[in-house]
Amino acid sequence: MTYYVPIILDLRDRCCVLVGGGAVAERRVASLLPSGARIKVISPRLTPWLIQTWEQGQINWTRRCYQKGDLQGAWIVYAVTDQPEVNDEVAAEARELGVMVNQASEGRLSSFITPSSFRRGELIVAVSTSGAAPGAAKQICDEIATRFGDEYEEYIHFLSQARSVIKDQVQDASRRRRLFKKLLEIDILRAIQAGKFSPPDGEEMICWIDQYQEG
Ligand SMILES: C[C@@]1(CC(=O)O)C2=NC(=C\c3[nH]c(c(CCC(=O)O)c3CC(=O)O)Cc3[nH]c(c(CC(=O)O)c3CCC(=O)O)/C=C3\N/C(=C\2)[C@@H](CCC(=O)O)[C@]3(C)CC(=O)O)/[C@H]1CCC(=O)O
Ligand SMILES: NC(=O)c1ccc[n+]([C@@H]2O[C@H](COP(=O)([O-])OP(=O)(O)OC[C@H]3O[C@@H](n4cnc5c(N)ncnc54)[C@H](O)[C@@H]3O)[C@@H](O)[C@H]2O)c1
Repeated sequence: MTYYVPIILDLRDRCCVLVGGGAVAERRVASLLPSGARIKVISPRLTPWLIQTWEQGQINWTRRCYQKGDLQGAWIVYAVTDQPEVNDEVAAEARELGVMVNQASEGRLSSFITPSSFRRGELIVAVSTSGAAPGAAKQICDEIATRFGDEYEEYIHFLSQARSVIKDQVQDASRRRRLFKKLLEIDILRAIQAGKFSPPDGEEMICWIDQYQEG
């Protein structure tokens, strides 16, 4: 059994190459687009949505089958054709180049896998079964999504802003830690859910820090 390690990537301006333009490629491109990655698809055919995305200039399309050498300049590669032997060749080239590669079909050459995931603003929840049962990863992720509703977007955004104020105002490490911990104890979620939350302004935040930094 492979022991996978979870990470979250920043792909801004990175060159992402997808080989294959079907249903799985479509899912990958949909999740890559908002990241600011430079997306290049190599495939003789694309789904209608991918064609539309290409026509809008959001992706680059090489309209033919994969050829060795296509991965030059790639930072990350997705081998997502319906031909396992082509996916193997793509993964082998990526490995030679030292580039991370994901294989949609079963493959020992894959260096990472794509989890099931959902977002609430800056919150990302990702679930993986290490490739053991992708359908179950989706089920579990859907179940968690019902527990963490839209209110988490505003909640996490508030925490992020409050942390910035604390980092600006409090230099002492143990005071900071106490404040970060205290922040998580306030019941802001209920107020957000009830539509009664108004984020504290800078002055209110500083009063709050004064009140809690001594413990
Ligand atoms: C999570 C998700 C993310 C995504 O793709 O976006 C994802 N698969 C999803 C769904 C899904 N995939 C499959 C079914 C049918 C039911 C079933 O088989 O269980 C369903 C269910 C459905 O479609 O509802 C079939 C399937 N998948 C793979 C194979 C090949 C093999 O097993 O060898 C086959 C058999 C093909 C065949 O032979 O027929 C392989 C992979 N699928 C992965 C990810 C990676 C492992 C993730 C993990 O385990 O953590 C990995 C290794 C490849 C990779 O890294 O890309 C996405 C949910 C999207 C969402 O959340 O909306
Ligand atoms: N990760 C997942 O969620 C998941 C789910 C189902 C299936 N799969 C696996 O992923 C593979 C792809 O699934 P799909 O539903 O996207 O298939 P699909 O049939 O919708 O798309 C395959 C794409 O590959 C292209 N292609 C074929 N040969 C090529 C080549 N030599 N060079 C470049 N492009 C080529 C085709 O033109 C097509 O665009 C499946 O074979 C299966 O093994 C993965």
